Amino acid sequence: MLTKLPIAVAKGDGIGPEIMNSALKIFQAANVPLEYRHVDMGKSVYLAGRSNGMTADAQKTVEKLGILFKGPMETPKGGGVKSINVTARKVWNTFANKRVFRTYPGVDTVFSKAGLDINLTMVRENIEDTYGGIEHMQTQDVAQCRRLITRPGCEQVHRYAFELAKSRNAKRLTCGHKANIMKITDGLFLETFYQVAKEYPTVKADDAIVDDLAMKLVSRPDSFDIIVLPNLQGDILSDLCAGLVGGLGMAPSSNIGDHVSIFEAVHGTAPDIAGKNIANPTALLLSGLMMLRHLNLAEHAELINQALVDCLKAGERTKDLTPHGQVALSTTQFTEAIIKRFPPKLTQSQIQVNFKYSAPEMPKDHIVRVSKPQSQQTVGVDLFLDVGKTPNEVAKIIQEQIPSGYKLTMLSNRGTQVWPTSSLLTECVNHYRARIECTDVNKIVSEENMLDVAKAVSKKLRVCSLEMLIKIGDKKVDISFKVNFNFFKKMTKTHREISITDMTENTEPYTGRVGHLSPEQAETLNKLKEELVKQNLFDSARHTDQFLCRFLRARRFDLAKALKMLLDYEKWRKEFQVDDIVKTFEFTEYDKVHELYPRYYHGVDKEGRPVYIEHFGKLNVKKLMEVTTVDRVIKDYVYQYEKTYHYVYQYEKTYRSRMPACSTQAGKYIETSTTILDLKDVGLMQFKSVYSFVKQVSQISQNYYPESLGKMFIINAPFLFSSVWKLVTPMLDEVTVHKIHILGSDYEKKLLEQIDSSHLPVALGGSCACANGCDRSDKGPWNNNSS
Ligand SMILES: NC(=O)C1=CN([C@@H]2O[C@H](COP(=O)(O)OP(=O)(O)OC[C@H]3O[C@@H](n4cnc5c(N)ncnc54)[C@H](OP(=O)(O)O)[C@@H]3O)[C@@H](O)[C@H]2O)C=CC1
Ligand SMILES: O=C(O)CCC(=O)C(=O)O
Repeated sequence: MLTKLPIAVAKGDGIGPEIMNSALKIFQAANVPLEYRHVDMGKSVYLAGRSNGMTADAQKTVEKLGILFKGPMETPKGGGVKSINVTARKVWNTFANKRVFRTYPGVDTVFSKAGLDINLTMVRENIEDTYGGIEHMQTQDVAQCRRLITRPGCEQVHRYAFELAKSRNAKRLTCGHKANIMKITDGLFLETFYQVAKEYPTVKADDAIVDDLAMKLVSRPDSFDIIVLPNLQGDILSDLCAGLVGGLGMAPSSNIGDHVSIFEAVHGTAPDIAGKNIANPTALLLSGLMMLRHLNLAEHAELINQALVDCLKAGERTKDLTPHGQVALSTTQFTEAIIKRFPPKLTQSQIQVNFKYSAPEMPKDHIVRVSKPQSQQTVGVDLFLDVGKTPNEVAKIIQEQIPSGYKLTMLSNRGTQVWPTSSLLTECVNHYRARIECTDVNKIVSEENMLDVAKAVSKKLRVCSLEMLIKIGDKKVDISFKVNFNFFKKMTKTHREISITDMTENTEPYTGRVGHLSPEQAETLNKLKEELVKQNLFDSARHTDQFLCRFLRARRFDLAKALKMLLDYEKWRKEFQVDDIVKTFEFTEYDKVHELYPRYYHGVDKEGRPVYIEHFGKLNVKKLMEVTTVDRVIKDYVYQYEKTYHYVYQYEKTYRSRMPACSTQAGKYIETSTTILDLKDVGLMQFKSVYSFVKQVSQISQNYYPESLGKMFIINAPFLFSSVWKLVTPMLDEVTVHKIHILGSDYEKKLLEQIDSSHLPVALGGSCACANGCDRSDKGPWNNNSS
């Protein structure tokens, strides 16, 4: 029978030896049945030439024993060797880093003073992310860090977090992430979280964007229980959480793996206080207690913890926890104070020991984790180029170089698209990404083909690196890779530009928008897509997530209703031959119609939305019907809507769709417009016919282009109209009501709050006077005449 369990101990650098001596002294005094095998790791080892910071003996011992009690180790900033701490976690695959932040009595914080107890656990993914340290200089001016997030890595850490939540009946398990920005990497982290969640129906799982999470942790720390985070975000937020409970001296951690586990404080070597005998050993001691519980020595752990609590309660504490002007204990005095408070049970070895631990068996070879294989297809290549020319110059060179059958589809610089559409305000550096795809999207190409493309380009430009563009999944599903694939378990495009379809318009309330979907909404979106696929109606070019979310929002995410609305739309689209309208419709009577019923897009508002204006003053429906028909007016409406909203329809090369052009200019996703309806000179007699005509025509937007209104200003509204409106508003939902502003003849100030004077026609109180009239200029970023 084992009487003492051997574990590896590395004292570390800086304050490491002082606090480790303290912890071991406490363990010794408590008769903890462990035997310590000291191993050489840390600064002295890498200074002696072993770049991984551990001797071969140290590695062997840790791998044999499976448990490392570790002090902090120093890592040089900037150049020099890699972090020994991080290397140890990665080498031994300790994939989950559990960090515990608790209020301790006698440790004053703003929260404890307010009577708020904190008990938070963070599970930090521990071996991936930017901590891979895969960094390169790409050009003389551009450094790059590759951030790898893997499905097996995510699954491992999430499963650990869910097991933890289940075992202690946690009130909540929250996944922190930045999947709104890092859609593929953090997107995978989040997607895997909800996949694993399905195996744990009793655990309440939710997620939060990490910046919002940081704010909430500071303002409502008691509302969280367990939080799982990617590596870097977990590193940063765990120091924040340490701050909530008294500082880094109070924050312990365990790095859990299948074979090796490492127990260490969250903090580092604290060089400013090293060698002064003032460091707080609590964080390391608490990490040691986590280790004891891990080894089934829970009774020892609880009794030592009780002695620690008694000390802190009595005001016996180190300098970091001592209020200014009061006497603090040194590290060694604090150690003695804890030991003095031990109950006889601990000092007299009266605790029954029943280890449930056996050292791990070494695997025979490396374990390789790969999820279920899926078909994979090369569809293009992203070339990263070291070139300090303008986007147009770069595009020209590439186009001259690439072989036939391939096309340059996009250039970006620092992740912002700069060709074919761009803003001149986007500054560039000498590092372009050129996306090259097959002209025939259905053609299957090989990686060799793509290397040939790279070779051809490299004759004129230095290629610093390249990424193959691949489509993963069932090849038979006919979806071009421009679709946002996040939803599709079957299909993932591994490299994707953060393009217009990825951005979320942030001028609106976020809810129900891509990047801000609740788990339930995301699931409804997936189901809607699955329904479309099932019915063979899914059109990857048109059915983007943003597009579908508009229908879902219009029906409050009621799947059945949104699907019906969408199917009605598809049916109408076919019957009304929308595709043909976009290609061939000519509004030959435009001039005459425009005289009677001017409506036009003109400029953008301060939030980047296109501004749409209609004047009803001259509208005489009878006269209008002499020069056109309702059907043709509707066709023109549809033509304009398509040009405005549907990004993929770029039939006329010189004319870009309005919303993408506005999005590019605004640098954020724009999907709604600001509408001005001018009722000037609309008499009461005329009102009824105008109203019923407009109602008829506007059915199109309500039914088929839902959620496209950002704001509406009804100006020059007669008194009676305002009164009617007051009666109508209680029947409309709150969001719609807030979008509509009814203004009388003194509307100018309000309009100018929303639209810059230079984008508002003189006739409406602005300063814009386009050469051939603002109502005919179609001024806007879509026409490159938005100045
Ligand atoms: N796992 C590990 O081994 C880690 C190693 N490091 C490494 O440690 C080195 C120093 O990193 P640094 O950024 O300064 O962060 P540290 O965590 O070492 O220290 C930050 C500050 O926190 C306070 N502090 C930390 N621990 C204690 C303690 N036990 N008792 C009292 N006060 C404490 C000190 O503040 P004050 O100014 O109030 O004295 C210290 O200056 C670096 O080389 C870094 O790479 C960093 C993090 C983790
Ligand atoms: O290893 C280091 O030097 C710092 C590591 C660190 O801050 C961490 O990831 O906990």
